[in-house]
Amino acid sequence: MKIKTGILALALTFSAGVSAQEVPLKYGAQYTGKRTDEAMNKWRGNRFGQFIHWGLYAIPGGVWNGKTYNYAAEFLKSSAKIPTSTWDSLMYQFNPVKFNARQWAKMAKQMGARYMTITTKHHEGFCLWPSQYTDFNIGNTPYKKDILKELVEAYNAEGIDVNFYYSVLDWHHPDWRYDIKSPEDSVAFRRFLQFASGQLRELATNYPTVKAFWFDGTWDNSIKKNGWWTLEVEQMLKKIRPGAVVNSRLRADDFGKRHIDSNGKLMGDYESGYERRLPNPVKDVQVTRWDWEACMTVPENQWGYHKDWSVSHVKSPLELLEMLVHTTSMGGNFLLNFGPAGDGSIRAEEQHIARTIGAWMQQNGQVIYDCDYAGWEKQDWGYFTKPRTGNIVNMVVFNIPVNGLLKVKVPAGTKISKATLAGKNVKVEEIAKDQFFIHLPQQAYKMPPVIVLEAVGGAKTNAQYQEAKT
Ligand SMILES: C[C@@H]1O/C(=N\OC(=O)Nc2ccccc2)[C@@H](O)[C@H](O)[C@@H]1O
Repeated sequence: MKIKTGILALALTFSAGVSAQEVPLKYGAQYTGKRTDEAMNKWRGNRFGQFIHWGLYAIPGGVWNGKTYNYAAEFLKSSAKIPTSTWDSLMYQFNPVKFNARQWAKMAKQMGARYMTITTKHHEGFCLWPSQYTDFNIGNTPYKKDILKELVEAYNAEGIDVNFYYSVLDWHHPDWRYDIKSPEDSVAFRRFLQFASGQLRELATNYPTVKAFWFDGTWDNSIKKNGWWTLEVEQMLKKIRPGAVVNSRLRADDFGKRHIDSNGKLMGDYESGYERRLPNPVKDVQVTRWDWEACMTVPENQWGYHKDWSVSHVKSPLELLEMLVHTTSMGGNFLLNFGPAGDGSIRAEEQHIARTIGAWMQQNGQVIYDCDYAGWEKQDWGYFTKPRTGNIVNMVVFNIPVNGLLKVKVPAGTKISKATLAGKNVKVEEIAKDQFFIHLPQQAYKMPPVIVLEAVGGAKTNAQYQEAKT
């Protein structure tokens, strides 16, 4: 009832032609604009993260009773219509003998990841930590040890921040409801929300170095009808862990609106809707006004380990590197997914990606870390990024023009005083008002070259360039 009334009120407001008054909200956005505290600045400056999807689904890896299911491997339970009791018994097989948290962390460090987001619990409900709120956890597997603790310690030891993915949707828990259609549903789901709050409290308390919470599994009506809980959780986590960063995907407002509240304001600390897709560098420039993160799979749609990657396109290291640069150029974070096998090994394709991207990041990480949207017009050859301070603008070139001339359109009155590639000057040619050619040395480029521009804004423009009077 409440939701319908709210939407009706909103519709009437707009239909009456009056200016759209803000709808009073209790559970909407708690602030507007980008957070500028140290914790958020660190989250933002990290720019490049490793997503890890690891759970019981990694054991069958998309194959059940000899049949391969091409849908996302972490959804095999539903794809293969496996009864919960059968699926849950996978817990007694979970013994990742090849798991080595320090090796994973070293690989992520070598790749250039500054943060890692781990699925503490995915939709299946299995917990990688010894939760006191359910027996369906790592402590009751042959492995026994607290995998989450091992990962947090190993990644932190490499200087990598650790963030927790948490699926509210929980196929294992008897009180989970997709919708609230009866008083019994309400009672059960209230118990479920207390369970989830308890798990989140223990995650925030028992792993004190956690920096952010990545919520998922919040798209069903049951959550939309409990927007109050989503705000309560965000506030609880930030009380236990001051500075914690929470994604928009957790949040629903008084009327069930998600990510963006009924007044058009972003909820949570950053927008997390870019999943396996990126904003368009021309049409979607508005995303530069808020913090956001894109998460990306290597195959077309596999987050958990799948035994057969031949069924869809597997992105190359260069494709993924371009996505990282594209994301940074629009002021976003890029979270690249790894799906370790059930035995704890990392597949060869993912190791190759880590090595290849890492080699480039070793030389060029300064155009990603602590960099942001430059505010310059997108050009065909690639992307601009800009460090937080100074008069530098970076050019990361993915499309080498036949004539070797990189066109740069600059904000009115800007002058390019110097351009260097790997520390060596390259020619800057002013070709029209606020337009330059940067001469790219002609050679075969196996990886994207980076040109660093020193730009001086507001200089007197060259009088001979007059706009045509058409
Ligand atoms: C990061 C991904 O997040 C998911 N889903 O994200 C969604 O936003 N799903 C969605 C999107 C639109 C409508 C309904 C669900 C999960 O189901 C998936 O296994 C993975 O963990």
